[in-house]
Amino acid sequence: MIGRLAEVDPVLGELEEELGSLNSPKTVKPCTLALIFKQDRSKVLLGYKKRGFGVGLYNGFGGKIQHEESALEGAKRELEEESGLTSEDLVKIGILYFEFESDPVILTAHLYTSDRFNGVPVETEEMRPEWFDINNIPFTKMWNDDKYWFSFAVENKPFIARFSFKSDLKTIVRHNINFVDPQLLNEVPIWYPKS
Ligand SMILES: Nc1ncnc2c1[nH]c(=O)n2[C@H]1C[C@H](O)[C@@H](COP(=O)(O)OP(=O)(O)OP(=O)(O)O)O1
Repeated sequence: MIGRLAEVDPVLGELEEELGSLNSPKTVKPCTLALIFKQDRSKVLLGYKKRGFGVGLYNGFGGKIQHEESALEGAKRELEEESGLTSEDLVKIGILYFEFESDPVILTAHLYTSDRFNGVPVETEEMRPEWFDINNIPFTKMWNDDKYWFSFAVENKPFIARFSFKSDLKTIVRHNINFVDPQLLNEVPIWYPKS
């Protein structure tokens, strides 16, 4: 639903306008990100990225949402492809917008968490899964935005955030985090029609 982000915060409203405006070069690349916890939430499963964008960093499991998929369907598929785990209990907890200097593509990560899953984590061509104690998250080996929002995902506090990176993919020049009603997370569109 276009216009909803502007109601949350003008900084998010600007982004929504840019994504919907015919005159703006900005486009969205919708992705998913899933964090899997042990049932007592004492540990989280992260994957060491072995290739591609974000190589060498620990991350949740996810990737591009395909055109025919919902965000939830994409999150389930990517989780299984990258970790070998399945989960029927993914809960949407956030939306993260990532902008990179001189890049018109805005990555949107639809963030899910679950502490119920099936299977045993397996190493894939792309990711090497590893459990981390919740009090010992390897933030220095993760994307620099993660330390700003990770605890909200752990504590189940729904949020929408926007991060602007320099082209070095490390320096965050601007960031903005808003706690939201969980229902809003499902109302924000995955694709923004140019109008
Ligand atoms: N925390 C954080 N900050 C900034 N950018 C990201 C993150 N986590 C992320 O996953 N990302 C970015 C990096 C990627 O563009 C996407 C997801 O990456 P990847 O798993 O390689 O997926 P894609 O290559 O885009 O798609 P698939 O090929 O896996 O479908 O989000």
